[in-house]
Amino acid sequence: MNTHIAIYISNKDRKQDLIDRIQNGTIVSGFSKSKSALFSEITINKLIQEERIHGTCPVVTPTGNALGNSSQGERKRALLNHIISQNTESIIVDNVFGNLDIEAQAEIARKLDKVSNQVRILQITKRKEDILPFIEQIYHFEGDKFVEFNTEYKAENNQEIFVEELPKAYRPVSEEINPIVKFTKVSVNYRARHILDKIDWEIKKGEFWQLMGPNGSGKSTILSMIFGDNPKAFGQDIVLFGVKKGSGESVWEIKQKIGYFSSDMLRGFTRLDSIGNMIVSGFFDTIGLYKTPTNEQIKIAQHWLRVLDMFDIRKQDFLSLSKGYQSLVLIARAMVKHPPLLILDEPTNGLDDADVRLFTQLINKIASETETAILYVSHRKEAGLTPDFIYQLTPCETGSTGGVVD
Ligand SMILES: Nc1ncnc2c1ncn2[C@@H]1O[C@H](COP(=O)(O)OP(=O)(O)OP(=O)(O)O)[C@@H](O)[C@H]1O
Repeated sequence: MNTHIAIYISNKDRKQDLIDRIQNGTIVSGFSKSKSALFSEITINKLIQEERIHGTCPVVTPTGNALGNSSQGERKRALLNHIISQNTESIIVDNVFGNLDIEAQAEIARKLDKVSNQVRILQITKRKEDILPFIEQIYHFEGDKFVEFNTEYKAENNQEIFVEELPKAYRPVSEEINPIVKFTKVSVNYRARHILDKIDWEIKKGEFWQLMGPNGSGKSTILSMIFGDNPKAFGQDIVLFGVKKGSGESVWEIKQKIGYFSSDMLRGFTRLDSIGNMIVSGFFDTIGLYKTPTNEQIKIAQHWLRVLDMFDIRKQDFLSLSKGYQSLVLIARAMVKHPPLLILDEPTNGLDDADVRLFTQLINKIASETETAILYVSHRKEAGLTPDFIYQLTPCETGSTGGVVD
């Protein structure tokens, strides 16, 4: 059988083009659309769209939930099981561990290892640490050239990148806003399934928290009770920004106090806008600039542009940036109004190694130089990221319990 290979790419390489070229056979042979399956978030998103239109989906999740109502991990597990049951000749595996907890990573790696005896695997990855152990050859692009890659090749670069101090608070975060988030004995069920069991958790002004927990443990459910309008929050003892949830504040008023970034947002921006406008639009919570910003708002946005070293390219099209730089701009956009809370939902999913280093440095800097509390949700413990506390969800029959870990 032909060898299993990995292609190590950066955010500058266009992944969809690469997949098309692989399936056309112009880079390697044996992975045409008819012979291979694509294990990727791209496939999952297409299936969810079809499920919404037709009401059915060939991929069955372990809980029996629709794919669209399943957690990220449940979706990936279900897709891999489906692909394996189809007996294809080869599998293209893209961003294999994105959104997966350690247990699910090990399970997926084990399954791929097993099928690699019969099926040829081509892995596409932006993270060196994700390269599957059975991969025999690794390639990458040097310009247009497709060449073998030496994993020892690049020295890690840990130098300080963002040297300019962050702008001072646009509006200082008042003391009355404490606690930023407080859950007291919050429990959630979906029909007969217990998801969260008596969660007690408090986030205070300026604290930097990472929320961790295995796939399906309820992380997104917690976020949706803070940031979204999950009806499960109704009647629960939840305090947001010093005010009991449900006592008059609208979802819109709550969202005003939150800066939000998720790697999923990178797919949502399609309209052309400049980098500068993208940042300043954060004052108005709009995509695109419809209001005239004040001089103070322009100055703050310009300060952020200098922090990111993008002042000279501020008129350039936002979509022309790599995903990693787009993420940095969207963090600045979320931060211009200096919100009391910044939520980062699986923020590094899909970023390459170099961009993750940039990203973690910026988040650490925000944590140390501002009064904004940070809630960082991720399975990964990113090297170099320095949260003050980790809140861990642990699944049980009666729903996930939570606690602070050392
Ligand atoms: N609207 C819904 N209806 C039924 N079940 C749901 C719904 N939303 C979430 N669930 C279930 O609740 C559980 C927790 O889901 P949630 O998305 O909060 O987990 P998570 O920790 O964020 O997982 P992941 O890391 O995989 O994204 C999952 O088993 C999911 O299938």
